[in-house]
Amino acid sequence: MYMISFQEFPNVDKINKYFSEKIAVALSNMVSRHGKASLVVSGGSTPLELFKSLAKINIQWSKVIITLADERWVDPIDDSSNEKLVREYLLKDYASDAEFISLKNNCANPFTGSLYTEHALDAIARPFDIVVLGMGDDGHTASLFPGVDNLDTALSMNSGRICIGIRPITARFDRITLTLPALLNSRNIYLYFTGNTKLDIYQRATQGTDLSELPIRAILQQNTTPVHVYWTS
Ligand SMILES: O=C1O[C@H](COP(=O)(O)O)[C@@H](O)[C@H](O)[C@H]1O
Repeated sequence: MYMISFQEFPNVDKINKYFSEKIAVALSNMVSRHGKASLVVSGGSTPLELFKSLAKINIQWSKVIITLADERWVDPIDDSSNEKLVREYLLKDYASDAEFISLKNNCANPFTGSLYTEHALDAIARPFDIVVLGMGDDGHTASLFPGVDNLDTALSMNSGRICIGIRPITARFDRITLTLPALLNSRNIYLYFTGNTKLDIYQRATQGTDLSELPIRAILQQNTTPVHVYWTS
């Protein structure tokens, strides 16, 4: 049986308030228990207001370490950079005290760059405390994109890889993404998306078995890590 819970909200403001408070409480609890906490976030447009709300909550952010589930292989000051969004929306206000680990480095491409990023990510204890994922209209999550030639490696539970380079067919930019085993090595995964188009994709993804068609299936159809889905139309 899969470990999915689905919660519908009246609007995005309600999700952002509820979700930011939930993340803050979970991080605070982990800091009280272990002296530190980790948060893995996604980029794209959906979580920006969530980031703003979260950054305004006063917890011990200096004990929190943040990274991304995926990144476009662009300069971190490029408007398409997920890191840029995190710096502009999340590492602000109280959350400016948090430590951030970048997925991007100076390598020419994410295929070699990912080997160095894996070392950078050693700074974060496992399991991650919280992973926040989004979902694209093509059924990708993080940068696990449909139809890419190395998707099998990205989804393999035995590859030994934490992150790898991806060249999407359905989107711009080479990417770096956390692999499936890295994402699942989390106490809780939250999947946040909005709108009826994505709801249809989500519903299709809870059935069927083709991971290459809808890679989000790999997150939904597993029984090791709880997945909490937050949605509003
Ligand atoms: O390209 C990406 O897309 C997904 C979904 O983004 P959204 O704009 O539709 O919310 C995102 O989760 C991922 O981190 C990002 O790199």
